[in-house]
Amino acid sequence: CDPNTEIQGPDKWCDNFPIANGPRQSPIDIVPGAASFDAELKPLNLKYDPSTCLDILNNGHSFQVTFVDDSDSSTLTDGPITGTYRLKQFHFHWGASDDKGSEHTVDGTKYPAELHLVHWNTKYPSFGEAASQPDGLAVVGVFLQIGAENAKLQKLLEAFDSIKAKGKQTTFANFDPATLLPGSLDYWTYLGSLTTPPLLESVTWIVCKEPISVSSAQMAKFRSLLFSAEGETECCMVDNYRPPQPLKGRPVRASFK
Ligand SMILES: O=S(=O)(O)/C=C/c1cc(Br)ccc1O
Ligand SMILES: [Zn+2]
Repeated sequence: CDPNTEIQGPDKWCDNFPIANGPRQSPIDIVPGAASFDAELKPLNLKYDPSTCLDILNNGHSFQVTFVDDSDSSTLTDGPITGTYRLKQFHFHWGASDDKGSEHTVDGTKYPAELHLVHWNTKYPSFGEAASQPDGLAVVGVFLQIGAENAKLQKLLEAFDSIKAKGKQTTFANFDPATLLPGSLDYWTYLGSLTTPPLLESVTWIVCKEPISVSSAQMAKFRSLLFSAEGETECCMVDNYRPPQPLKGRPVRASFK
């Protein structure tokens, strides 16, 4: 079951979402040599409250952990943004094999997976409202590279049996997403979009330079999830990444030298 034929793959999104060919689409290939160090960029200030963790869901194109976002309990401030952005959810993108899977690439290098922590600007009343504004969202991206088993991922992987099929959801409490962040929060930043339909051009992307580790065995667990719902022909959830999109003249800034 090839998801790029069975379901609307990235090449066909422009049919229903013409913004797919817009001026600030994501992901992109990050070329460190072409990024400009900006001394005015502040360090990221991520303050997450594990008690705001709500549930884990297979939404048919990834699995996501959703957070209570009715107060400033889990927030992103500073970095390239102004104001306060609230954590809404995090999810991952990965490949069918360890040689691909990330959405952003670095000098053309693909990582086996990429974590996205999705935040929305509290100057707007809700995620939905924010998602339609040019400064509405801020997504922190973290690359995963094959190495030692990452114990911080285990709690997520243990929940997979309960969310194997599309639409399955289960309670998921007291998870601290800060445990998934790399030691260094050096980052690249640029203006882009959601990487899945509706591809809205409302995201300030913040991509960490340092990856976190994941073992090959743990990646195999990611690939045991299904795009398909119960009762449908089983279709493994793999290659749920959009390839890099044209930069179209956008500057990419680095928070580090
Ligand atoms: O892969 S991302 O660009 O982080 C997509 C994020 C995203 C988050 C929500 Br919440 C809803 C739709 C979306 O497409
Ligand atoms: Zn994503």
